[in-house]
Amino acid sequence: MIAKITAKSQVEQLLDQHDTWLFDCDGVLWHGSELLPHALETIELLQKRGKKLIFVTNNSTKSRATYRLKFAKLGFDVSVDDIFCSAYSAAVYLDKVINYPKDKKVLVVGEQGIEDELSALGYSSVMGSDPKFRQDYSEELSATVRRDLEVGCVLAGLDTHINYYKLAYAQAQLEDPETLFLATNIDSTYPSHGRLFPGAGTVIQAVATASRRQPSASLGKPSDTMMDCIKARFEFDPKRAIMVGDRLNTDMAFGRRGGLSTLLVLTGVDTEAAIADSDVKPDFFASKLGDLYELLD
Ligand SMILES: O=C(O)[C@H](O)[C@H](O)COP(=O)(O)O
Ligand SMILES: [Mg+2]
Repeated sequence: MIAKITAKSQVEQLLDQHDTWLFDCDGVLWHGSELLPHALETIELLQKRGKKLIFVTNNSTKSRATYRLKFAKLGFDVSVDDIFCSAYSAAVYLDKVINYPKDKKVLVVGEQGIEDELSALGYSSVMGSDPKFRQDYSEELSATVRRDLEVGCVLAGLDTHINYYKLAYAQAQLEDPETLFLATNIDSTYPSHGRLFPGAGTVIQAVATASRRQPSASLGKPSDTMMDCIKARFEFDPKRAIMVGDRLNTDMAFGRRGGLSTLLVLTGVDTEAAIADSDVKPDFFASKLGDLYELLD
């Protein structure tokens, strides 16, 4: 039976039963740069209660270091070591899981976050946030689309500056079946300003359609790579840990696969009605994260 959190006693029980709290970000803590109601107060309350908080976002547009600045700007006291993003888990996958050679480049369909996390592990990337690729397509430009022999991998994620030239360039790299095609995450939509926008999955499927190839791996939630990154840094008992998120097929699936409890909040992508149709059911759900703070008040 999935319990909706509506009473103080339920919140106290969640606090008693869980020492480690993993939080998704977009749609749970904020929409873009707008804090969700009492999200900050809830995080501060858990910190005061001595809970271990870990932040796990599929958003690959920022590095962990840049995310820490966003957290600080919004009033959160969070260490960069407690932040995990899909750009980081993708860089770790290249470095530690497949030992991608450092003398090969990565073509990035995405933003600065991916470039920064790749560079931190010694990889050089092309395209990404390079202004040279942020221009209107033209016949002259089409002549520059070519296979870059130094590129051995296309890594795609959320790119709010996507355009035809970038898609054509990524497609050209993927003509070689030896070139790896990886995704930072699968999220089809991105919650911002109270509505849904196209997410990383939308961008990635545009590249997939053009290249007639699907990514061989997606490195954000619910992938094991992301959980392995966290467990490599923190020892915690999954039975006394809980994953709080807004998306059933990433956050709740991630928590379930990791053996954690799961709490779905309805301030992002998924609704209460979506739970009934979902293969992955949360253990708990709440209208918003801030309910935990408000119910204890
Ligand atoms: O499109 C995306 O990349 C995602 O919707 C978005 O960034 C998810 O971030 P999260 O909810 O995992 O913080
Ligand atoms: Mg989210």
